[in-house]
Amino acid sequence: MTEPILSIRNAVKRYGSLHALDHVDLDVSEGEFLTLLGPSGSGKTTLLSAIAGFVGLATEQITLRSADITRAPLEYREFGMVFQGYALFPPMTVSDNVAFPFMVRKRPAAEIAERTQECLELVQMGGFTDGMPHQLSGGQQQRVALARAISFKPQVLLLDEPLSALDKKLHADLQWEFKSLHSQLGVTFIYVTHDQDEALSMSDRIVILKDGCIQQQRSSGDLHNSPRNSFVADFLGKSNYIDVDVTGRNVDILYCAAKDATFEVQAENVDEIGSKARLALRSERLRIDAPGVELLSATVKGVSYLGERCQVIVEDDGLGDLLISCTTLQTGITPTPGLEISIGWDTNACVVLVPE
Ligand SMILES: Nc1ncnc2c1ncn2[C@@H]1O[C@H](COP(=O)(O)OP(=O)(O)OP(=O)(O)O)[C@@H](O)[C@H]1O
Repeated sequence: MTEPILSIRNAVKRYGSLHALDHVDLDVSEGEFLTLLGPSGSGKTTLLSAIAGFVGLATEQITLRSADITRAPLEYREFGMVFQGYALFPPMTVSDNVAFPFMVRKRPAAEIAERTQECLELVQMGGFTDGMPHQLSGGQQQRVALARAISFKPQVLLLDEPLSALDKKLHADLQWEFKSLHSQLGVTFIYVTHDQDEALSMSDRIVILKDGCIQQQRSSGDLHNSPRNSFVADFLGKSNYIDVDVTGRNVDILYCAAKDATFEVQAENVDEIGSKARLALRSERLRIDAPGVELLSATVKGVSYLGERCQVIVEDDGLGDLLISCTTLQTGITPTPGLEISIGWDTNACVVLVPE
């Protein structure tokens, strides 16, 4: 692995008896889009603030390109920042807001003017230079805040829920713009959100936090496909949990059984798993009326339609209730309560969980 641009070792933050951060280690690669994801109170903002230098930690070491910045003041760290509240300076024009980090650094006027215009154009706000913040929409204000954060070419950009105050459509548009700006600039992004879809769609890697502890960190696809424990599985989607007997193992495949169903599960550490295991079976990997891979027949208990998708609860004699999430067009049948259906799944639909 190449040398990380930023490393945090043993980050601890206590408020009284509460562990806001509990011995967190984190490495961030150069140019990476890294997201800190977790429920409210899991420690995301505390970790980002500790990186920024707003919050001091009890025991820790933070290095930036191998230089120890643990005790370095905020301004020395030179990180760009974008927060949820637009945080523009209200009495200043758009261009003065963007120029501000340059003015503080006492750069020549021509350089300030050129870079300000360049950054505003990058965020598609080139025509708004003389506007005042209060004349801008929330999305426009957030674009200007982003232009200001990148204006002095920071080594790392810290973003704390920058889109959460925006409506759904704007949120989706800006997600895309932030992501493409990240690719264009090649700057390292550390992004905080509690929104799973946002994290999955934008990030190279996601770090999942709970109660100040890292639960798992992997690329978006890997995390979704291989949640480590039931907290991660639940947080990233809807899963069915099944307690199974382990009946065999071969290289990286675990053979399991529960009642009249059998499961083949790919796992990295098959030798460390005992004779009992808990599996997560993703609701969107279950299929209704799946000829050829039919494994169970079950009775529909309830159905709810959510636009293109529908959620079906079926009852199986052996496994109990199972939730299936499928597209409404996927099956030739319309699931209705009381209907007997066959359900199936691919071998990669199951994940073996470790106890939390
Ligand atoms: N200044 C403070 N004094 C006391 N407790 C604090 C303080 N700041 C944060 N906490 C607590 O530390 C824990 C972590 O807070 P933090 O803001 O990092 O969580 P978060 O994951 O960012 O949550 P959210 O998504 O709600 O912003 C929470 O339980 C919070 O109440």
